[in-house]
Amino acid sequence: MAINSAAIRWHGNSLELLDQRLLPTQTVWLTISDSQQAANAIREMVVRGAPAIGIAAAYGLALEAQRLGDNASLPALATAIECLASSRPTAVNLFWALERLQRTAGERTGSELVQALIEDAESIHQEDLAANRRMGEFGAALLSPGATLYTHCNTGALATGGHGTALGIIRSAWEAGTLAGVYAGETRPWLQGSRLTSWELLNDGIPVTLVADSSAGQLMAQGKIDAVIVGADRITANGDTANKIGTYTLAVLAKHHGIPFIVAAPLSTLDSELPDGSHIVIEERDGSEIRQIQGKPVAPAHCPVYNPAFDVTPASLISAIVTERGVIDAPDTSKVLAHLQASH
Ligand SMILES: CSC[C@H]1O[C@H](OP(=O)(O)O)[C@H](O)[C@@H]1O
Repeated sequence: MAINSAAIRWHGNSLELLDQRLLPTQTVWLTISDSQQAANAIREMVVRGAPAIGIAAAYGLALEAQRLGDNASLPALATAIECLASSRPTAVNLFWALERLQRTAGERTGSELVQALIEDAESIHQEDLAANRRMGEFGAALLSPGATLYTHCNTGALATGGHGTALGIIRSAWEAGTLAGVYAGETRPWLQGSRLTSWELLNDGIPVTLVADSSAGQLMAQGKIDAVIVGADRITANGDTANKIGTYTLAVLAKHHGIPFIVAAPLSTLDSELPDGSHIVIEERDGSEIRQIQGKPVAPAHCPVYNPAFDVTPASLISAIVTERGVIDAPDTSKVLAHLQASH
């Protein structure tokens, strides 16, 4: 079946990904034909956002099985699985999707395996959109009428199977008439906030004000922010949360100012295998992302750079974790396992 979302177009047996590196000034769709191309698209952030990465990886593996045809089998897909798994290390959704498709594959081979993987990838895509809509309702109910929110990075339709996680709550609150507006942090160095979130919210007619990341503290001190709402790339068993670099800073500022700090993520982002955030592998990306802005050098070419793409926020700084199952409220935000088990 064909499934279209903001960043991912599946045509039943072929895949297109919106090149998010070029937004908002250019809309270019790339055709992805196999697992190697899917892995490259994830690594180079053509497609990004934890849930979208998982969906793209699932389609990438299904396409590889389709390419193998009668020779398709789980052993024959081992290299493709490793190639996809090595594309980016932090978003657990990538590994969750690959593990789910491997379970689906089982002993199937040939056309039976191809069809099973395609159908499972399609289900992952559709389930994510449904999860985001449920998350949106749960999260919007946490907000006071007329709330002004601060958000970081991009957690919208571009980062998921549609609607979004934190941005999905923002969309649901706007639809419910309870949202006054949003401050969006630009999110250096990759500028997901200024390039993607502002674009999504303006397209939806949702009041958004773009700010430099360094403005967040002053906005909170001025009493302009009613809640901070962010996404996640991996939430460990105790509620520690990996998200875009700068998230931890926002959590500390929110705590200092007594402002609710809300994390929104589907169950596919919960990692019951890791006991706490100290075990999360934090991706470090090329220094050119810091030394340049949109490819234009701004720092000396030989300047050393430290460029972690994520940081970890301890559960103690999180007011609520919102999933499609419901809300884990502080001080129980460490009770992720119980939440996961309740959802089965
Ligand atoms: C719902 S997206 C979750 C998460 O993914 C983003 O990272 P990236 O743009 O590097 O893939 C960001 O951390 C979002 O909060």
